This record gives sequence, C-alpha cells and structure tokens, in this order.
Amino acid sequence: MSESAIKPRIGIIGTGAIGGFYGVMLARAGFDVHFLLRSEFDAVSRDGLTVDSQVHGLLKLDKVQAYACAADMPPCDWLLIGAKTTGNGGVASAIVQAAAPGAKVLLLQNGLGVEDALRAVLPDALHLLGGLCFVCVHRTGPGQITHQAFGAVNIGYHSGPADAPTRNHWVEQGASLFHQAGIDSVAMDNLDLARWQKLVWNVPYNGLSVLLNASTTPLMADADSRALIQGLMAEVVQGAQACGHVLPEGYAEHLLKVTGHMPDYRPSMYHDFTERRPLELDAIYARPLATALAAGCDMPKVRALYHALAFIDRNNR
Ligand SMILES: NC(=O)C1=CN([C@@H]2O[C@H](COP(=O)(O)OP(=O)(O)OC[C@H]3O[C@@H](n4cnc5c(N)ncnc54)[C@H](OP(=O)(O)O)[C@@H]3O)[C@@H](O)[C@H]2O)C=CC1
Ligand SMILES: CC(C)(CO)C(=O)C(=O)O
Repeated sequence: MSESAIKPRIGIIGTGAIGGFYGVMLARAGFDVHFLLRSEFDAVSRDGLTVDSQVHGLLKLDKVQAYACAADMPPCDWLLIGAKTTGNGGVASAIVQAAAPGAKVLLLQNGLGVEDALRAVLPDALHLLGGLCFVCVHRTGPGQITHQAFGAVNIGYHSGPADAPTRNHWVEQGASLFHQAGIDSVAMDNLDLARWQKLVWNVPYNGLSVLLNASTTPLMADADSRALIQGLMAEVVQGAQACGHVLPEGYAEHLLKVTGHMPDYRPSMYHDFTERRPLELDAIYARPLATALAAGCDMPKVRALYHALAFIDRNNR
C-alpha cells in the first residue's frame, strides 16, 4: 500500500461502463480513485461521471481525478482494468506506468485466457488477478453510465510473486474493496473454471444479440432463439467439462431462469457492434473453441456463431 494512504489507492485503466461504474462506487466509499480515460477525457474532466442506477439511484462524481496519460497518474496499489479485451495490447504500458511497486492488477473482463496474454508483457513483480463482473451496465454518453442490474465481482488470483497464503490475502483484500463500496464479491479458487462458467452466459447472449439484433427479452421469448441459446449453453458446458471443470448441476437452466427475470438487456458486444468497435471475439469465442478442441471437444454451434460474428465484425469497421 502506498505509505500515505490509509486505504489502497485505486487506478481505473479504461473508464467505460465497467471502469466508470466500479470507480464511482469505490470513490463514493471514500477510496482515492484515479481514472485513465481516452476519448472521454475532456468531457469527464469537465462534467464528471454520472451513474444512473436502477439499484442505487442517481450517483454523481463531480470532481473526477481524470488522466489522459497513465504516466501522470500517481502510483496505484490496485489497478482495475476496464478496457475491452480487444485493447489489451494498448493497456499493458499504461498498467506499468500507473502501478505502485507490487501492485495488484485486476482484469475486469469477460472471456477465456485473458490474463495469459497480458501476463506475458507485465513485470514479474506485479500481481495479476481476474475479476468476473456480474453486472448490467452500459455507456449512454461521455461520462454517462446506466446501471440496470446486479453488481458482484468475483475474484481469483492468476499469477505473480505470491505464495498460496499471500495470494489468498490479496484476493480477500480485493473482495474487501468491493464490500466497502456495497458490492458483493467472493473469492474464487479456480479462475479458469469461473471464466468457463461466465462463458455459459456470454457465448449465447453476446453473440446472438448482435446476430439477431435483439436484447434479452425478445431472445428469451421466441422459441427459436431460446432453442439456440440452450444449444449454445449446452456446448459451453460440455467444453468446460472436457477441460476438466465441473460446473454446478443445472447451471445452464439456472442462467436461463435468471435471465428471464432480468431487465431487458443488451450485452456489451451489442453496444460494440452498434458503435462500430471491434467485437471481443477472440476472448469469448476463438479461445474457448481452441481450448475445448485441444481437450477433444468440438462445439459446432459455437463455431458457427463465431464465424458469423467474425464476418459481421469485419464488415462493420
Ligand atoms: N458492460 C457490462 O455490463 C459488462 C462488461 N463486461 C466486460 O467488461 C469489459 C469492459 O466492458 P465495458 O465497460 O462494457 O466496455 P466500454 O466500451 O464501455 O469501456 C471500455 C473503456 O476502456 C477505454 N479504453 C480502452 N483502451 C484504452 C486505453 N488504451 N487507454 C485508456 N482507455 C482505454 C475505452 O475508451 P474509448 O471510449 O476511448 O474507447 C472505454 O472507455 C469487457 O471485457 C466486457 O466484456 C463484463 C460484465 C458485464
Ligand atoms: C451475465 C451478465 C449479463 C450479468 O451477470 C453479465 O455480467 C454480462 O453481460 O457479461
């Protein structure tokens, strides 16, 4: 921890929907939070960040410690990465510039193996952790975030210079940051399993929202799209099993039920498509497909969805 800080100093690398939401919640809980921005730097420096939350009400952070350049940030004890996985090449140098010695880097991203690529370019002294966000947030304008539902961040240690007890300590500290901000967070022993588990939701809904131009309510209401969702979910569960992960019994059915009760929601991939940003196809489709195949499990429905999305993505930019 930086010596002058009573609480760990937190840096947000990529202040979009996820980075903005959790950053605002942590700042409101009294943490010293510093936000790295790109296209929205001017607007957020001037007008602050607003979270219009259907859970917590209207949250406003008027004076944002905003930066356009990571080298200007003070050394941060925890760095929360809110950039899309498609931008991870560009965030590595920002992490190095904003990290205090021995900093904890928490990757708040969807997909499989996202820590592996980043680990390869991070200094050994940094701790790398994965955070699975169960939340429905999206940007509606510069510095404007809408929060529709949920919020939990589940955390697992990926790699770094810590023995087993120290790993647990850092995971617990990460969870405690979120608890202090009123957000649920549990420690996960097996990050890979947790990532597969999250994919059971993201593989069908993220991709189908783009392919069928639909949010969750119509996707759930229509018998054909619901059958597609179920077929995709079943394959991801099989893929996870082939890789040695035992998912809770009835997990896919549980997710269907939860989604049926969620507010009508457009996943982040839908927003990337409409804003003509690159889709997170590598992390959410290509890597799970390759990993499952290497373990002897083909996922033909997932593969077909991936190829359709790759076509759409190439023609969208
Ligand atoms: N939205 C959600 O509800 C959920 C999202 N996730 C996952 O969280 C991750 C983030 O998603 P989300 O918040 O929706 O994405 P957004 O597109 O809303 O936010 C990404 C932010 O990162 C910024 N950024 C990217 N690269 C850099 C860089 N090099 N330097 C500074 N800023 C950078 C972008 O800036 P710019 O505006 O300039 O592009 C943008 O503000 C994804 O992996 C997603 O799958 C997981 C669970 C739920
Ligand atoms: C599954 C969901 C909608 C909420 O748990 C989510 O976290 C996501 O969009 O990735």
